[in-house]
Parts: sequence; structure tokens; C-alpha cells
Amino acid sequence: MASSPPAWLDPLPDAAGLRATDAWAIGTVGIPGIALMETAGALLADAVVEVAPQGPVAIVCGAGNNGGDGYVVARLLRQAGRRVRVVSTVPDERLKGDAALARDAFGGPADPWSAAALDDAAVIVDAILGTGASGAPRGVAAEAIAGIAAAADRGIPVVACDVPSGVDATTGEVAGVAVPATATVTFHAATSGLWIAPGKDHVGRLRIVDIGIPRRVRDLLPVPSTGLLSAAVVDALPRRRTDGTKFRSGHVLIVGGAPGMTGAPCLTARGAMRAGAGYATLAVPAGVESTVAARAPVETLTLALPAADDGAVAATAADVVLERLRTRRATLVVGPGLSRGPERDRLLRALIAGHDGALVVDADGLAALAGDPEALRARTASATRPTVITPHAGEMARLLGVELEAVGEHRLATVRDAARRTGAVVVLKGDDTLIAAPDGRVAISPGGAPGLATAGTGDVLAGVVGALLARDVEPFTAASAAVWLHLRAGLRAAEQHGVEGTVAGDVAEAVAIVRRDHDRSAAVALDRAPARDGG
Ligand SMILES: NC(=O)C1=CN([C@@H]2O[C@H](COP(=O)(O)OP(=O)(O)OC[C@H]3O[C@@H](n4cnc5c(N)ncnc54)[C@H](OP(=O)(O)O)[C@@H]3O)[C@@H](O)[C@H]2O)[C@@H](O)CC1
Ligand SMILES: [K+]
Repeated sequence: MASSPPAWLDPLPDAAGLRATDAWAIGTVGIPGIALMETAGALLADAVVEVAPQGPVAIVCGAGNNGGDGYVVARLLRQAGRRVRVVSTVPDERLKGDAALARDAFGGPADPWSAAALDDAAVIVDAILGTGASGAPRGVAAEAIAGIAAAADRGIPVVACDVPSGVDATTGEVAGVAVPATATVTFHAATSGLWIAPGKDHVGRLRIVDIGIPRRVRDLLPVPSTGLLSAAVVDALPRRRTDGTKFRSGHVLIVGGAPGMTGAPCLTARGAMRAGAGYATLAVPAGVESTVAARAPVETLTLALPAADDGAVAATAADVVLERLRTRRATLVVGPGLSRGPERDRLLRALIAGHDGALVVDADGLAALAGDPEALRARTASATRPTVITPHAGEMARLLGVELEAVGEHRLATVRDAARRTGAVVVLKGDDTLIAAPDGRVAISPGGAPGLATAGTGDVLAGVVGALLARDVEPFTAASAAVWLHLRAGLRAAEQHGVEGTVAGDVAEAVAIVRRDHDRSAAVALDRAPARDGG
């Protein structure tokens, strides 16, 4: 029996997991494959009718069972009186098994693929490639996908069968061309690739339909290593107690700030305080300490650090920070507004080596590790040193020494690679933020908040992560919960200030409101729960 994932992670199978699910339903439960295909096709036909209640339907079928689903749709819609045109990317004799049965039930061969088949369509069904595809689309399949994309550009809606063809169902990668779907109907469970960019941007409206595979399959197959982040992650966080103190609520020490960059560490402190830290210390270069003290939340402390010639933190500041950490345990957040340069590179290495507690590295702190992600291994080998890094795509590219485009094209592989090489929990920011643990698990944050696309929101996130680590929350959970709270806060702040008017400070404030509302509804749920035996 597979071990159970954390309650806050909704497991997302990969393509192989879904094929194993189908095989289990057919081989062990004894549901004929053609019965699954009939159900899948019928539910897909419903979606086609919703997207385009009338007019001709063009169905483009591929070589495998995804194409088989397409033939079921074709038969059902034709029976319902729709004008249907089926084109295929392969010669008829290549169809096998259930797909051949579905084609026979449709009543005959399809026309070979031609772009002209789409010309008068009111809607197109993409049944070219599904979970059995591998690599960039080849040959006629690639031509047909490009043809569908061109038709979509002309405004013809497209309903994708199971996965938009050309999108890797596991990784969300688009190696060549991919169908830009208006809607995707996916069977039994959505695979991870439907949530990860760039694939997720091809999915359109996602509908997950039950095709009759018993749910207990989840408990029988290996637990997928990826999952969708859910609100329940906040339930995993500790709450302040009546007998608590500021020390028990956790201390976050932020190292950052530089001349002209005093706002960033202040926003990190706001994020940390609003996410529940008991107190925060802003360790900044001496020359900007008074400015930072004036701009920071009044509840915070400051610590003046030796400055280098450029006015930013000197490498020798590591001794001052480590001395403070010896007397006051804290989670260290390094990077917001830190500025770059050789002094900061040396500072980072000294802090990595010397700090025996939780660490968050963000922004310019990550620049100090450019091309050398293994530098973090010096500390991540020890369980007493939980480490979270929070790069956006550009910071990730510099950290790993790869092209920015490569990060965008291979987000899942990149975040996993970064977690493996650093030994840290890695938060790859985006509108599909991915949180990876060194053991290969990945949590996907579904959807983005346009209000977050403004300066300083990343600094706030680093503070929220810091606050949760300071409460001794396990780092994969802490990073995931921080991402969840931050995303909701972005949406919440935009409700109040509008998407265009939201600033990072609003997001920090909204973190508290989002947490409050979550905890209230959790408390209501507890009140309503039936009393336990003897309780
Ligand atoms: N009974 C079931 O299990 C059920 C399954 N269901 C449906 O089946 C789908 C999975 O079907 P599947 O496994 O047949 O794979 P599928 O995605 O149709 O394509 C494989 C074909 O494509 C080809 N090909 C591969 N890569 C390629 C590329 N890059 N470029 C070009 N060609 C490429 C490859 O040919 P090859 O290259 O190997 O010769 C092969 O012939 C699933 O998504 C769902 O829709 C539902 O009906 C529910 C019941
Ligand atoms: K498809």
C-alpha cells in the first residue's frame, strides 16, 4: 500500500500514473477499455455541445486511444444530428485495439489530415495526442497541431481530449507546437502538466470528468510525487497560544538593505510580522540604519552592520550577524535589497557556513550563489538547518547557470534539479509557483494573482516563509503555506485596491486577513464537528 501524502497536497498523477490507473481499471477491476472510452467520448461530446451548440464539428484523430476517444465523439455527435468531419493523422490500418473498435463503430475510415477540413468548422476536437505521447510532435501530427493552432487564431474554439496535443501531460512542457484549447476535458484525474507553464496556458477551461474508474485506485498505486497545493496547508501551521511569548512566536532576522534599497527589507519585515513572527530584526548597513528604522514597522528592531565602500553590507558583517544569532535564535532571511558584488558573495558564504538555524535566501542573496547552487550543501546536509530559497525565473537561471528560456521551458525539471543540487526547499515563483523538496516532491500552486506583479511582493513572500520557519514548521510545509497565503493575499489585496492599485505593502497586510479568515472558518468547522466518543 502506498504511503499517504500530506493532507494539503492533492496528488496529481503523471502520464505513466494515469496509464497505470487505466491498466488497473481494465486488468484488475475488469472494466473493458472500450467502456472507458465510450464514457470518455460521451463526456467530451457534452463539452463540445456546450462550447458550440450548433454548426459543423471537425474532429482530428491521432494514432492511439486519444484518437479512439475522438471517433466516439464523432459517432455520438453524428447520431445527435450534427454535421461531423473526421480527419486522421495516420492511415486507417494503423489503428489498433479500442481505437480501432471505436473507429469501426463510427462506421468507416476518416479522411487524411488536411487543414481545409477545419475551414467551416464551428468547433474543433483535438484528439491527436494524449497521455501516450512522448517528445515533440512529429510528422503529420505536428502539421495537424499547427493547423488547429492557426484555426484557433481565426477564432474557432477547440476542445482538447484529455490533454491539449503537444503539451507534455507530466511536465507541462511544449517541445514543439501545441494546441491552444478553449476547453480541455480530462479523464479521471488531471495530470501535473495541466497545471504547469507553459502547458497550463494551452488548457483553457479545465474539466475533470469521472469515467467510472473506482476512486480506491488512489490508495493502491504509488503516491505521485507532485500535488496541487490546497487551503488545508494552513491547517498544518501552529497558532499562538495564550501562554505564548514573542520568543515562542519566532524571531526573523533579515539581512539586506543598501543605499537606495531600504524598502525591500522593510517589506520582508512586514510580511514576517503579519504572518505571525513574534519579532523581527532588520540587520542593515550602518549608513542606512536610520532610514530603515523610520520606514520599518514600529514593532521591529534594527541592527547596524559594517558597510563596504559602496555603502552596502560588508563581508565582515557576517561576524556581527552570527554573534547576534548566538544570543538570539532566529530564522535568517538574507537578500532583500542586499545589492550585489564580491563583498556580498563572501558574506553569503560565511552565513551559510556559520548559521546553525533556518535560512531563507532570496533576491540578491541568490545572486551571490550564481552558478554554484552546491554552495548551500555545506549546510543543508544537516537537519538542524532547514533552508528555503525563493528565486523567480531570472534568479533561478543565474543560480543554475542556465539560460532564462530554459527555466521557462522546463519549469518542473528545473525546480527539481535546483532542490536536488542545493538540498534546499526551492520556491520557483510564477503564476504556477512550484515548491520542490530535495526528495523530489513538488507542490504546485494553481493559478496566479495579477496584483502580485508589482515591486516588493517577493520581499513580502520571503518574510512570510521566514516567519513560518521561525515557528519550526517543516520547510516544505512552511514554503508551501507561505506561497498559499501570499497568493490569496495578492487576490485579497486586489479586491480592496484593484489589480492595478495593489502594492506590496497591501499584500503583507492581506496575509494577516487571509490567515484570520482561514482560521475562523477552520474554527467554525471544528465547532460543527460531532463530539468524539468520551469527549
Ligand atoms: N483504455 C484506456 O487506457 C483509455 C485511454 N483513454 C484515452 O487514451 C489516451 C492514451 O492513449 P494511448 O496510450 O494510446 O496514447 P495516445 O496519447 O493516444 O498517443 C499514442 C500514439 O501517438 C503516437 N505518438 C506518440 N508521441 C508522438 C509524437 N511526439 N508525435 C507524433 N506521434 C506520437 C504513438 O505512435 P508511435 O510514435 O509510438 O508509433 C502512438 O500511436 C488518453 O489520453 C485518453 O485520451 C480514454 O479513452 C480512457 C480509456
Ligand atoms: K489531445
